[in-house]
Amino acid sequence: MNTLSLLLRFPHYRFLRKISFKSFHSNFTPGSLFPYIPSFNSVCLYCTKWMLPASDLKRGMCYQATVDQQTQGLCDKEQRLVDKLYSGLIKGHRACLAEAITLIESTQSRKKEIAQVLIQKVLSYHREQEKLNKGKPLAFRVGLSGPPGAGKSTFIECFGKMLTERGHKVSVLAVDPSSSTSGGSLLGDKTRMTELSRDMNAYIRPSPTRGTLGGVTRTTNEAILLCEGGGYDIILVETVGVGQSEFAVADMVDMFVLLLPPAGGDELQGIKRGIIEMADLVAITKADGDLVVPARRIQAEYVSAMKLLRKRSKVWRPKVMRMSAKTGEGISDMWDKMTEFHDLMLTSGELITKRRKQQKVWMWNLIQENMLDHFRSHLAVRDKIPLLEEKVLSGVLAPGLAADLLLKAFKDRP
Ligand SMILES: Nc1nc2c(ncn2[C@@H]2O[C@H](COP(=O)(O)OP(=O)(O)OP(=O)(O)O)[C@@H](O)[C@H]2O)c(=O)[nH]1
Repeated sequence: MNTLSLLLRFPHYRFLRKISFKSFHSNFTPGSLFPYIPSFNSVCLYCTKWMLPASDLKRGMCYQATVDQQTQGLCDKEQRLVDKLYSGLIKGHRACLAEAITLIESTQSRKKEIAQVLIQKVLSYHREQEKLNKGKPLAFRVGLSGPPGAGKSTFIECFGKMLTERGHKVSVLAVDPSSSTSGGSLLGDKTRMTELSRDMNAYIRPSPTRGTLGGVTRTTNEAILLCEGGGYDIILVETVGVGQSEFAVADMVDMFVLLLPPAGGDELQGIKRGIIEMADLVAITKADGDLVVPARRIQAEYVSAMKLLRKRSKVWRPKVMRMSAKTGEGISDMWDKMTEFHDLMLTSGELITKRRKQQKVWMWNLIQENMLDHFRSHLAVRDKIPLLEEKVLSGVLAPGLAADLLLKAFKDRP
């Protein structure tokens, strides 16, 4: 494939090449090659995975050079840390997995760079393992969302235990967008899943965000990869169903499951219609005792409502089920449905296509987030923001004009 056809087939490649070229000619150290896209290495890393499947040579141009530069940029101590975490991780040592996730969550730029080297190694390992697995993904990624009190943690405790008893290794990543503002983690608190957190085949980890949705995407996506590298074959990503984080989670998993309590319309008001459309499976929780009747009613309502939704898959229609984590009823059936989904998606090829699309979404999310950071901190813009924001707030200046002024300042000064 020549360069022209590459550019036509993968227009983003051109953009990345530009950045790559510019960066190689900058005065930055290899470790900080990409001043305005600190996560470029991961962008490059993941995009090359889907972008250039047919050409190792072309892949090398962008990706290998970057990785080599990055690796060479590590001092001995940093290299030893990467080697220690990598070998511990793939041997399944939980302490190494925990330390590796802490590293990817770091906001320090040097640590972020070291983390990318580690992620790169883990990804290479993934590729090898997937090849050995005849191209089948190493793990089943499931997103779980629902309003506060829906019964998510009780379900995960019961469901996770059932899976570990069946020989699976389960990792629970709890995405909590509130953790960065409240200072504490609402989800992922181990006391919420006491038994599962003691299970040696389960790993529970809150995934604190960096205060942005991009933060959710980045750290959680990378944590998923690390957990898979650590041998966890079922990754449950839990998020509280209020806000935007569930959309981010739906974009990084193979299957998205919505847990809804058998409650009236008022209690479910916080649930956005959009998120119901994302669900591959809706589970009505707490279907036991007095709640069986309302659970049946809600189930019937959702069955009718979901018939009206646009079909997202050729092989799967979203299902609505009932279950009780208290009695355990319906939990095994849910897993059967989930594996049915996984098998159908895998054999039809939709799963692989979905994952590839997710990689692309992820890449652009990262670019957007980093570009915005760069914009906000740009010398020509930084000082103007408070004043222009104030003028927009007081109605003196139209938002469009304020945006134009800032963008002009940004573009005019290198
Ligand atoms: N009857 C019944 N109660 C349940 C069941 N599952 C959870 N509950 C109760 O529902 C309440 C909320 O359960 P959690 O599992 O903490 O719900 P959550 O969705 O994790 O809640 P947040 O942590 O606030 O997001 C608790 O009082 C549980 O005991 C169930 O299957 N049956």
